[in-house]
Amino acid sequence: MDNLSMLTDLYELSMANGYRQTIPEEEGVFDVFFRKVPDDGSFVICAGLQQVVENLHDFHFDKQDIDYLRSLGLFQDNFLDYLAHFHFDCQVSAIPEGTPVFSREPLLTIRGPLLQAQLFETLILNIMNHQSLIATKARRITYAAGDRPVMEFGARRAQGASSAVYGARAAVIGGCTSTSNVLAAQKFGIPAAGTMAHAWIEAFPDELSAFEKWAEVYPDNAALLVDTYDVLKSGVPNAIKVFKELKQNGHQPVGIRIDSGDITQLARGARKQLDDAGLPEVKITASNALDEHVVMSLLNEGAPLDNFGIGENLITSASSPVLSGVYKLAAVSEGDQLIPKIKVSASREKVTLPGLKQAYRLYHHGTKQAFADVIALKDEKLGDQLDVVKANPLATKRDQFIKDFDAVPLQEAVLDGDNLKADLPDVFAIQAHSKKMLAEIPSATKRLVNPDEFPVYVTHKLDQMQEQLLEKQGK
Ligand SMILES: Nc1ncnc2c1ncn2[C@@H]1O[C@H](COP(=O)(O)OP(=O)(O)OP(=O)(O)O)[C@@H](O)[C@H]1O
Ligand SMILES: O=P(O)(O)OC[C@H]1O[C@H](OP(=O)(O)OP(=O)(O)O)[C@H](O)[C@@H]1O
Ligand SMILES: O=C(O)c1cccnc1
Repeated sequence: MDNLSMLTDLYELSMANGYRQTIPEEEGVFDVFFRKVPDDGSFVICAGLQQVVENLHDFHFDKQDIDYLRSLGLFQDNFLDYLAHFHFDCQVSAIPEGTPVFSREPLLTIRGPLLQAQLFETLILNIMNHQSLIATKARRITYAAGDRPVMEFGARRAQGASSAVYGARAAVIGGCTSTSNVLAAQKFGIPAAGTMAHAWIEAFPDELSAFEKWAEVYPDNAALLVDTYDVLKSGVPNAIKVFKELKQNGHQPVGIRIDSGDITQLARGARKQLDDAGLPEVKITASNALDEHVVMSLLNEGAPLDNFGIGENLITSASSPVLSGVYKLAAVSEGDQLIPKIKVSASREKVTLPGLKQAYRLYHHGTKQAFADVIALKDEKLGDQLDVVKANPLATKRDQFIKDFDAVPLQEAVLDGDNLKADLPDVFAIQAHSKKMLAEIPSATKRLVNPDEFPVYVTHKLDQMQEQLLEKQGK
């Protein structure tokens, strides 16, 4: 990735320069969290941590950056000098990528010199909001697809190159098995996959010779696009001729792809022809503006599909294209002490959670069945029994008493200055972690339509701290 240190909103630099002139020694704690889940889902799959870490680790300003910033005429020399000799001095802890996470939970917490931590807001949110959005969409789509592989096909429709590449990474975190995007495949060790476009078929005098030529070049990778002219009258019959020939020559035909029309009816007809021709092993791939709802609908109709290729609706999260994760100040230092802070808001929902915190997943004692999360102050001991309050201030019956649970902390230390404190697993290890964590939350939470809410609580201590700070502000 290019050096993205300049990818920031001007006000971050303005504030950082201001801190340098006024409270240069102050430390701050910021949390990343979101309030609303895309597509009315009940959770987000968090993603992007690796790129956050890489960028923070390599945070620096080149001479041309400093010259440009100087040219704005806004910043004092001592601040520009600070940036020119920037040394990352913060501590970062975060919830591992792939974890299903819920509204208000601190996905990432950064603690360090206020003027540094402030500077990272835009970049951290840019990375985490994008990748978490696409991983969340991919989870919905792969959930609908069940155990059928989903290939990510979106590079041509992604909003720019970086969204295509990092979107493909996020798609795998959310459960996709491969990508057609060669750069993403190379960069992240994702299997590169693909078939052919209609152009190949049109380039030859007829469909049969197009298929034959493909099979000559790729005898062991013949996945044929059968909908250029007529799926059932020409595409599939021609594919069958070529597959039979391939088999006679000792090769294994791969499959067909249907990219238009009523996919269920066409797949049924194609499956029958393939089976009747003694080719039950030939797989059927569907594509064409698919999303989780179309996939679900096709499978509910009993469409005999083996896998899916999905582009635009996945790579842009078209039905819900924004994850509004935020980066909020939770505490500042005063000498050796951390002073908790809140953002007061007219909307009770938007009042932030103060202090240095940890989120825990609560499991029924001795099981792997998670039933709630609780956000606590970091130095709080949870004990065997918990008096908690719903994190959503608008919830009715907010108080709850919880016992017989095992609590597992969600955030782990990731960076301490130059030191990397956690493993940064590859995308498929992240995908495996995600599947494991998904298996632990209730199925009603995972359905696509009107999912059950997974309860998120805050401890009484944290709730009281928030109340006291609100009172202090006269609220
Ligand atoms: N059986 C089905 N049930 C629900 N949706 C389907 C079914 N078959 C296809 N679809 C979806 O319906 C939409 C049809 O889109 P559209 O009308 O643009 O396709 P098309 O005209 O068949 O294809 P093209 O324009 O690419 O030739 C696509 O999103 C497709 O995935
Ligand atoms: O529909 P998506 O989920 O984005 O999947 C990728 C699409 O990209 C290709 O289409 P192409 O670019 O040739 O355009 P088309 O929509 O006209 O087929 C392919 O044939 C799929 O239809
Ligand atoms: O390989 C494919 O079939 C493919 C790749 C990108 C977009 N549509 C299809």
